[in-house]
Amino acid sequence: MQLAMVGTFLDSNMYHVKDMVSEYVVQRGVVEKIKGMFVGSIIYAPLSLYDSTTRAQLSEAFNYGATEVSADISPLIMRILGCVTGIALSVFHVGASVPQLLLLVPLIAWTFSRCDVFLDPVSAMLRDIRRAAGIGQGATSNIIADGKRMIRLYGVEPFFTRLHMQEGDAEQRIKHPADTIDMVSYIATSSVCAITNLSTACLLLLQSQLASINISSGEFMTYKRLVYSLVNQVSTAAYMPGRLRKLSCKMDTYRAYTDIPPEAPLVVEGCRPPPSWPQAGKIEFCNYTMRYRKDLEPTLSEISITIQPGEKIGIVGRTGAGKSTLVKSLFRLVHGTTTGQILIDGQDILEMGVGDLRPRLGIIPQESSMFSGSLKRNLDPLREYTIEDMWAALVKSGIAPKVAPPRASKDEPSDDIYRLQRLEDYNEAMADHGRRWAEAGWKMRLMLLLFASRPRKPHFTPRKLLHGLDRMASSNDLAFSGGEQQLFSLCRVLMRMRRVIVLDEATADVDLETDRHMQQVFRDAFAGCTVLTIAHRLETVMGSDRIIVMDKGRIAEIGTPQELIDAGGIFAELVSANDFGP
Ligand SMILES: Nc1ncnc2c1ncn2[C@@H]1O[C@H](COP(=O)(O)OP(=O)(O)OP(=O)(O)O)[C@@H](O)[C@H]1O
Repeated sequence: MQLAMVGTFLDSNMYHVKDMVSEYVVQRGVVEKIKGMFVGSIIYAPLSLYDSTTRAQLSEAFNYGATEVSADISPLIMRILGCVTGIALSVFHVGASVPQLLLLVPLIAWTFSRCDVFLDPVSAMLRDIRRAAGIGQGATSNIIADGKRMIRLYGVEPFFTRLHMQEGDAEQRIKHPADTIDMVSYIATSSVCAITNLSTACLLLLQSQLASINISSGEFMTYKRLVYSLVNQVSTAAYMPGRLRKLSCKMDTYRAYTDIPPEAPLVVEGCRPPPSWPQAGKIEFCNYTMRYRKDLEPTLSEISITIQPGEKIGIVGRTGAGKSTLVKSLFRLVHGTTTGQILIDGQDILEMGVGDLRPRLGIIPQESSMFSGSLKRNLDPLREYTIEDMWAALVKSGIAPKVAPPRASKDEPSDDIYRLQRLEDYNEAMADHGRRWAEAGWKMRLMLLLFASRPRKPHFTPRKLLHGLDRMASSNDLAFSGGEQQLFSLCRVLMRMRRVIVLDEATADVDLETDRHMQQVFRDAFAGCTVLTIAHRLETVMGSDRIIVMDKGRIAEIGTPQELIDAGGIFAELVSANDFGP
């Protein structure tokens, strides 16, 4: 009896120790690694993955994949650990008190495993159907979110409402049987537990009667508890293979995302450019041919051209001529088969790592977008620049009035700038605190917790917080028009000046006046840079040193604007269609 009491004491306390240890080990050792695998694999995947994968699938992989798998793994590993220690402890103190009860263990385990064997295939089948049909992945809601404006414009709300309801019905049709299976499984387990507990209690009473031993109600309850704990542990162990099978199925689904080969290495040792590369900005395409897929015709064919340092090149051509593909090739954003070379200042960019290439070039892309976060983080996500740098870029680009705090009125003397500065200081201090916490070991965290003084948040009225660089933006922010978002992209380029700059329809979404202002900014700020400008609006490229005319993936014409007009080719046609000259 004493041994049983010791066992019970150990049992109840070991759980807490085991939970603490396993939580730490599992969280740090397994869950973090799995999350890293998911995020790393998707974030370094070739862009073609984003072309061929729906938003719903990607969001499922990003949001649920890592979380769901790790959320399953973590408790499962803890359960296995708990099971092993629990069974050992139960066997120890049941064996010490009522050894003959141990004979029941194989029988209980067999009974539970039978329940699992019968029920698991049915629930696995339901899971497979659900996955194969894409049920529960919110496909329709994503379509509705993506196409909300088109749905309104075409007045097809009833159709999409019906579609969404049908998706919900399909989910319910699968969910009900799955819930029923879970319930049957639960009832079977509880029944086996209840029957085992009842019969062992009867056995105990019978044994004490036959042996004429008087056991007190307290002792009886302790025995009962021991047996109950043993049955529970054995039932958990018997279900483990089934749970592992389920987890392995889930892992198989998500393995599609963790096994994606990365687009290209970030760094190729032995082929690294010097830190100051590119110093001059000379670009050479040497017989460069590119196709998006092996089975497709080349999108760019035999491109050969040398662009001198500091030259301003305009790239024009009809829709689908290959203009964007040409500049994307400079950033190695196209993934397919390529032949030939692209040299920047003598270095073959197709050989080097993309981590050495992309950050050294500047671009204002065709589709500028805002990220969710403050304007300050939108401009400088890596926290490389000062507030003064940001304001200088905002002023130069012309977007500053949209961002700047309102001027103080006579009645309300304002110290907005000062307040914003204080808020920025606070945010920086908190971010710094967070970074130190994330990088610290447990001893340092303890020190930070006990002794580090946390920055005190300044008090503001919410109105004040809505202005300036602390204003929040989001990826679908309608507060900034397409043109304004392009001006933010211009700010980013102005802050991180590079020797080679690509303007891919950088002024497509702005009015003529803003376009002219931006052209002036480009001329002033990028005077010493090599600039490649893609534009449909011919006025944008008329000031270029040379113009490349693309046609069906080839360079059809090249020369100064005047030379091309005089030659009377495609460019001359485009100019006469636009009705203006250089
Ligand atoms: N990811 C891709 N996979 C397959 N083909 C592609 C891909 N991206 C572009 N293409 C094809 O390559 C061709 C050139 O496209 P590109 O975007 O370079 O043309 P563009 O001249 O920039 O057109 P636009 O003026 O409309 O922007 C097009 O026929 C297009 O369909």
